[in-house]
Amino acid sequence: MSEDPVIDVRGVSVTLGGRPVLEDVDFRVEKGDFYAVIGPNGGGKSTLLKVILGLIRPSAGTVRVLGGTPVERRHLLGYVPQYRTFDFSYPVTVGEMVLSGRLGHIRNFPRRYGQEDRAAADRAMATMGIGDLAGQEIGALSGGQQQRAIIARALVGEPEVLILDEPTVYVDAPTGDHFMDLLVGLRDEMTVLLVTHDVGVLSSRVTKIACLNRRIFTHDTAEITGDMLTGAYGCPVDLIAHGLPHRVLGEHEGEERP
Ligand SMILES: Nc1ncnc2c1ncn2[C@@H]1O[C@H](COP(=O)(O)OP(=O)(O)OP(=O)(O)O)[C@@H](O)[C@H]1O
Repeated sequence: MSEDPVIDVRGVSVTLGGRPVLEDVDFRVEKGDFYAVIGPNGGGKSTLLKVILGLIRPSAGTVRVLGGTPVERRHLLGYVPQYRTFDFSYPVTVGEMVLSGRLGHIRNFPRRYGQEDRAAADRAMATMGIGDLAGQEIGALSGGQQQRAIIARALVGEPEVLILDEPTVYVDAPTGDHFMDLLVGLRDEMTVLLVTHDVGVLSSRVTKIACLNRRIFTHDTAEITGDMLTGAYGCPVDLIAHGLPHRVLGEHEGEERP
């Protein structure tokens, strides 16, 4: 018998500010998947992640994560929010920021980090290649280094599922490629779900891709089909692999390209 899905979203609809943002979304992630959700701006990608994390409650449908509700299973999820949501002006070191990802695991009060927590932080920083930056203030790092620290902070809780919102958005193409390779390296230990605009970094790495634009278009393979893209983007989209630009939006009817 096959295992239950790690993430099981059924018939989910979400309305925000009086507007439908997700409509009747069915979406399943299996153990060991490296699953990417792509789609246009405002298509509901971040909202879907927040529903899976239990941060937004759907108006219809059900969400199961690792056999429980999202809130029951949140301690088993590592979440990397969009880079722009972080405030790097706080005077903390990279090591302290990464270590703070262990707080949810500490049961004793007052909360104090133990040896195990510090060892987990060292491992997470080593995985993301920032072990040598542990003592530096987070605000003094480059955007790419900060992004690595954010991911290390999500890894430090040793999650079963790692959920990332646009992990490559502020990094250059070679760094984005390198990030994706790092994430692929995590697949033996955890299931990975990410949303991205950066279609170019995906194709050879992910196991499955879905397109989301209020409704979801899935194919259960790593293939991006024309139907998925046309369905999600509402217009033809051409992909240019192995080069720049990664994605070119086709012309809408009656519209001319500048
Ligand atoms: N708290 C909120 N209140 C009202 N509307 C919201 C709220 N959060 C998101 N929305 C709206 O829901 C829609 C989907 O937003 P969401 O952030 O999920 O899209 P996205 O696909 O992640 O977009 P992007 O690629 O631009 O990050 C947008 O139209 C957004 O304005």
